[in-house]
Amino acid sequence: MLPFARVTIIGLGLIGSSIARAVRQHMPTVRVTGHDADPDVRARAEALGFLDDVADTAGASVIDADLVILCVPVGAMGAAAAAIAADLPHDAIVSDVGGSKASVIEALRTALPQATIVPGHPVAGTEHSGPEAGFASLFHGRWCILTPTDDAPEAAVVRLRAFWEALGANVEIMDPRHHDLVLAITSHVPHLIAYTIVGTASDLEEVTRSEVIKYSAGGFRDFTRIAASDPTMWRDVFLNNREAVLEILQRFSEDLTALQRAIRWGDGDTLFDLFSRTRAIRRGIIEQGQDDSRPDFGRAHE
Ligand SMILES: NC(=O)c1ccc[n+]([C@@H]2O[C@H](COP(=O)([O-])OP(=O)(O)OC[C@H]3O[C@@H](n4cnc5c(N)ncnc54)[C@H](O)[C@@H]3O)[C@@H](O)[C@H]2O)c1
Ligand SMILES: O=C(O)C(=O)C[C@]1(C(=O)O)C=C[C@@H](O)C=C1
Repeated sequence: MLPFARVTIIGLGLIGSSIARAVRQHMPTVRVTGHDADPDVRARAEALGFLDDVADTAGASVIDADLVILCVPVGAMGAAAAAIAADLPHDAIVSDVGGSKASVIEALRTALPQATIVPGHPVAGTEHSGPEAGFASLFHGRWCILTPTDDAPEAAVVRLRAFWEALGANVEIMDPRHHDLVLAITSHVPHLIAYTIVGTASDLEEVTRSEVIKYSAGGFRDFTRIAASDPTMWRDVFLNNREAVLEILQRFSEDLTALQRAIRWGDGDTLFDLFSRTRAIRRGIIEQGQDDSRPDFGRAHE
């Protein structure tokens, strides 16, 4: 039996449109309704045809939903939740896909005090955004972390787990604060480092004017992919996961200082030992089948 019959997606960008496409592929009888605050995005989503209905207002989009997933930037979660409050059916489950969890849970709880809320985060994405960027296989073999609070009914968590598993994801349950710390090191700080290195290179104007473009087939190119990620989404992630990001950054800058010292004093053993350890980590990731460096990754491949 399907976990839900009528799913509403609010926010029709990369993640929202990927969920809609994946539902259509894996659960074709489920009706998917969508809404986006931007009328241009609504029109593009309608033309792309991955939804059964596009609603002009948030309220109209949820009127008979049994699952509502908020797929907007984390700083907009509170406003998106407030916009559905008056029309949300009392037995609907509300979820989200935000990249940080503690502050999103607070915003959703404040806007929807009576609702059944099961927050989520599919750990899968690309540097692209908008409804054209989504694709149905985005969640295949990837983690989706659910961070239910203690008062969430077990039955709601079980249904949402079944939903994500039907889209091909592996589901893990995590405490929201632990999620925010783990994602700070695995996703948020790596993005900050990429934004910094590309920004630094572009500030060194006489180098970048031609050389950066000319020689960017190397390591720098990988940083530019990450640094091309959506500015609104990432601004919101850093403002909403401030404590965990600052804690990890403190540790990172201490480790960077240690490397600086090793280079200054010609301590090759320290450098070699670290680089050997990190190479083993990369090889472990590939052995587990989680290598994203295949050339087609991040492109629509439905
Ligand atoms: N991009 C990724 O790699 C990735 C991965 C996992 C989770 N996430 C999370 O998914 C969420 C969406 O990210 P995305 O990459 O799909 O972004 P996106 O920019 O592609 O799409 C976001 C959409 O939300 C709409 N929107 C903004 N405020 C709204 C509101 N109040 N009501 C209705 N619509 C609104 C925008 O118009 C836009 O179309 C973010 O919370 C992000 O943290 C992103
Ligand atoms: O692959 C990418 O481009 C991503 O940045 C995806 C990524 C990540 O850091 O792994 C980005 C943000 C998320 O919330 C989840 C996944």
